Order: sequence, then structure tokens, then C-alpha cells
Amino acid sequence: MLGAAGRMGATVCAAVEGAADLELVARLDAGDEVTPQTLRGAQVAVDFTVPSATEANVHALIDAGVHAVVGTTGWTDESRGRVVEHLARVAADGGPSLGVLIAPNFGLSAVLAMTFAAKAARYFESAEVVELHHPDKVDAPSGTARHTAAAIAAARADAGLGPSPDATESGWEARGADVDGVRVHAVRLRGLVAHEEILFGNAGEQLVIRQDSFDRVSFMPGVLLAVREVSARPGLTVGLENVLDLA
Ligand SMILES: NC(=O)C1=CN([C@@H]2O[C@H](COP(=O)(O)OP(=O)(O)OC[C@H]3O[C@@H](n4cnc5c(N)ncnc54)[C@H](OP(=O)(O)O)[C@@H]3O)[C@@H](O)[C@H]2O)C=CC1
Ligand SMILES: O=C(O)C1=N[C@H](C(=O)O)C[C@H](O)C1
Repeated sequence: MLGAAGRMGATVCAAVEGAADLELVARLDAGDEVTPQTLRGAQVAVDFTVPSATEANVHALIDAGVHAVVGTTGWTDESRGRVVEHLARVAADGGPSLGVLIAPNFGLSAVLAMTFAAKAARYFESAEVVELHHPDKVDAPSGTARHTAAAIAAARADAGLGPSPDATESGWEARGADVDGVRVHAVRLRGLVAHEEILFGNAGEQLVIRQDSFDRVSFMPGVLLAVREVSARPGLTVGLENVLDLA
């Protein structure tokens, strides 16, 4: 477990220790090197660290011949592309066929909300995303909101829809972040864990899809499923929806 002392890391360690078919062999945190020695024979590593560290961790895991399950946010098309290239290079050099699974959200309610939103997107003129989190979160907007907005944008483009209507002439800073042309708003509030609302509008009607993770245990079935499945999926997989066959 990389990021073992963190909020997610500690919860994952407890979940792995509670699973009869899994064994927790190493707990690494900030300041620990990721090497075959520190990984202590691990077959799969789980990374819940920080956006600034996760890419280097994944490359170190590939070099160590260990499959990776990654929940940390901050990934871009470019950083994911470098992982694909690294995995291909290792395989071409006769190295192990490794799997890396990066998921912005392991919660079933969040994965389903994103899936439903992607399906709904083509039918609505307007779409916006609101993500709500605990105030100790370091990134904004959330990885889940970015993934959701990107899926909505792709569905709108497929359907030939243009931008959501918006006559705002000034005060753009109040309109949230622009993620692939979809406005994303971030709320930080003590007491919250992780929540998302996806709003769709047409003349005279609205659809709101909302999901709530009230406790980090909500992410554990998805994380454990990914740990069990990642070695059977060589290359890079992005999103738990692919493992759940929802994509
Ligand atoms: N995909 C999903 O389902 C979910 C994803 N997340 C994401 O997971 C990440 C972690 O979230 P959370 O657990 O709340 O954050 P925390 O800050 O609680 O935990 C991060 C941990 O990683 C440690 N760390 C920092 N740098 C390194 C490094 N180079 N190597 C190993 N460990 C390191 C930190 O140590 P220190 O504090 O000493 O710096 C800390 O213990 C975030 O990106 C968050 O958005 C969160 C929930 C669900
Ligand atoms: O930092 C968090 O807490 C969470 N991070 C992920 C994200 O940015 O989407 C997943 C979930 O929302 C919790």
C-alpha cells in the first residue's frame, strides 16, 4: 500500500487485512522509496498518495514488475500516455505483462452516476457538474468531476451538440472550471466526504443525478475488485466501469 498512513491508505490496509484471499505485505508512505526491496514481494500495489507523486510511483512499480491499482487524482492524457509507453516498452523487452488500473472513483454509486450521466448527456441542451468534498482535499475540481465532465463532453460531441447555452458577460470566475467545455463547480465543506451532482436541463425539465460517499468504506469493494482483477488486464485500464462491464 502506497500512501498507507493517509485517509484512503489506512482504510485500504484495513480492507485488505479483512479479506481472506489477500495479504498486506508492505505499507509505504511519504519518504519511502518504491523498490523491489520495500515492496517485499508484493504482486499488486495500491496507490492513494498525492497528485504530485502518483505518476513517479507507477513508473517505479512497473520497473519493479508489480501490477498497480491507482486511486490518486491528477492524471492527464499525457501522464497516462507515458504509462502506456512504459508498459509497452517493458513487454517489448520481454518483461512481464503488467496491468495498471487508474480509477478516479472506486465507489459503485459514483461509477454508476458517471455511467448514467454519459448516457443522458446527448439528450440535454445544458449540463453542469457540482462536486462536494471535505475541506482537506488538495485538488479541485475532483478527479471524478473531471472524468464525468469529459464523458459528458464526448457524448455531446458524438451527438453533434454545441456548447451549453450561457449568456454570462462578466463574472466568469463564478461559473466554475471549464473541463472540456463543461462547467464544473467545487464545494469544500467540513462534514462532507465525497459527493457529486450532475445537472442536465432542457426547456421545461431537469434531470439531476446525485451520488454520495458518506464513508470511505464505500470505495473498498471497488478497490478490492480492482486488486483481484488487475493482473488479468495487461496494459492501462482507466475507470472501474471497464472492470464492472458498464463501459
Ligand atoms: N479513486 C478513488 O475512489 C478515491 C480517490 N481519492 C484520491 O486519493 C488520493 C489520496 O486521498 P486521501 O487518502 O484523502 O489523502 P491523504 O492526504 O489522507 O493521504 C495521502 C497519503 O499519501 C502520503 N504520501 C505523500 N507523498 C507520498 C509518496 N511520494 N509516496 C507515498 N506516500 C505519499 C501522504 O503522506 P504525508 O501526509 O506525510 O504527505 C499521506 O499519508 C487523492 O488524490 C484523492 O483525491 C480519494 C478517495 C477515493
Ligand atoms: O479526495 C477525495 O476525498 C476524493 N477524491 C477522488 C476525486 O477527486 O474524485 C474520489 C472521491 O471523490 C474522493
